[in-house]
Amino acid sequence: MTAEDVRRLIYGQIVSKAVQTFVLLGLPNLMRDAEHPLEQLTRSVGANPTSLRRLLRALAAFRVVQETAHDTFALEPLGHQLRSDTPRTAHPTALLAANLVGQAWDGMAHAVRTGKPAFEEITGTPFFPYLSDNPPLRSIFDASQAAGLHAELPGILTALGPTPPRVAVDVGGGDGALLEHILTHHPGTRGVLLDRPESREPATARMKRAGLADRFTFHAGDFLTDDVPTGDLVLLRHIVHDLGDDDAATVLRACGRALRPGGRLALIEMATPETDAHQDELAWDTAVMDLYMMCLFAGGRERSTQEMTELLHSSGLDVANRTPLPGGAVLTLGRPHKTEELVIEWFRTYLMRDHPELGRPGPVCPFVEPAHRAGTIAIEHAEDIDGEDPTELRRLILGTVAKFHDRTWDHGNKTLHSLVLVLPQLSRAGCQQLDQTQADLKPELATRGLMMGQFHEHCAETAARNHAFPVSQSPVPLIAIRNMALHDILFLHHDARCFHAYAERFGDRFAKGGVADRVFVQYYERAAVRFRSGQSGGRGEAV
Ligand SMILES: C[S@@+](CC[C@H](N)C(=O)[O-])C[C@H]1O[C@@H](n2cnc3c(N)ncnc32)[C@H](O)[C@@H]1O
Repeated sequence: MTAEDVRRLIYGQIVSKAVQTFVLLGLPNLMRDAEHPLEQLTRSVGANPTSLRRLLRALAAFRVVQETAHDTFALEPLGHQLRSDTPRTAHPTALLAANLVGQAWDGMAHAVRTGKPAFEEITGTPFFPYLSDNPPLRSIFDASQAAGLHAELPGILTALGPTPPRVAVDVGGGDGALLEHILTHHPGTRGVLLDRPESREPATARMKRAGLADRFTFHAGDFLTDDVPTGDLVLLRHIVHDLGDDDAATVLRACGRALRPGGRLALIEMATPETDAHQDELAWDTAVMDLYMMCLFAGGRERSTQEMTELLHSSGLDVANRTPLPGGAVLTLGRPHKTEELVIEWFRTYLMRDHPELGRPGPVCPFVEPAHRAGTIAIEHAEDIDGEDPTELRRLILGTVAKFHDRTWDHGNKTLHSLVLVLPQLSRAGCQQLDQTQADLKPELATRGLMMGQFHEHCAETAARNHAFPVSQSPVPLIAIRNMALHDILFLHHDARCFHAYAERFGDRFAKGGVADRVFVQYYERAAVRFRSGQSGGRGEAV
């Protein structure tokens, strides 16, 4: 390898600009068929004849066109791929490169220095919101995505297998190119597309043109905050590489929850080489895409198979199988972990461990490890409840409380008894309802000597000693019921009924000076002053 080889890499930008200019001038479409004299091309595009000759001769050197006779040019096979009317056309890709996307690549040094996307530095706006204010650029982007799909499509359909899904949900499905093919391939399948509102019109128009409108629903929403509509096949194509790990896990979890029993997630992304295999042709393609993402999206990046498996795993999904697709992408079929395994893993990796933001040393929940060892954590599931009906949710919780009460526990230490109810299908609204129901039931349960905690992905409850740390977030929604313990003053000191229930059980110990923890004593004494009349009242009712 010589300095000339590396100069070639540097001058790659000039090659790219030549191809972009060729497309910007409209020449690939103009030269669709036959050969064209320079003079005629010059007139059609309004160019300087000498400069156009130099461009076309350069493109001949790059094998995009051919000079068939002196000053007569025709497209080579590469040039035909730049026409806008070929199915796998690179025409929109060239237009994006010639537009703001290419400008963002120019800002790579900013991205590398700051870790922030150059696109936002240039426009002041993230990529997709920017496109929503620029419909022509959005159309070019959609066309580029649809063209890229063509090579992958046969492999995607094979990997998904012959069984038609009843409902296929394409999350971030853009203008519906992939879903159109799935619905055409499976005439009994219904399709739902979740994307930003501006995708409604192009996706609906596409489905109408294809005669699929009656089996298609567009769902305008934000996949980072909204529930994903339920289905038995959930598709995510080139979404996760736009996102950092936290956002990617949020979307993947939402997709996992959206799967009907037996359903599958199909994730289509590039796979970067694991460690040292950086030299093959696919490594080149994935490296280019990775830098593309770095310049455009906060946190966006290509991931290796191992990284993708870990991401899926931490989002509650197992890999069922993988199929390589042309161009370096891989289709990964995922299915939800068994929820019980997921919950136990969360116990092990979170609740039983120390956490730097907890505000105190020791595991997040000191009871879980001894209770797990003693075998006193019972886990039950309510599979079919979305949690949105408050009456149903309340009834379910009170039924679980009754089970906790009536259960025969093998172990004598009551503090370790706990009943966990896993609610895998709880929607986002259901999670909010769970927060409310927990707050409503808390005094009543405290009076019965019981504590109930709710945990879910969006839970805003904070740690007792660090109000900036949302301590009760779990990968799957659940509630835990246990007997009241000494430390529960931390959770029961600001409500009169709760405090009195607590004082009834533990007041003597405080009175006799038998509580060593200064924080417990402080909370107890303050609440005792505040609620000392002994009258029960609402939250915060001081005497
Ligand atoms: C890279 S494109 C992929 C489109 C399509 N899946 C494909 O394979 O061509 C990402 C898509 O996600 C959509 N998107 C980005 N952020 C979104 C969000 N927060 N909520 C919903 N859709 C979003 C964009 O509008 C765009 O259609």
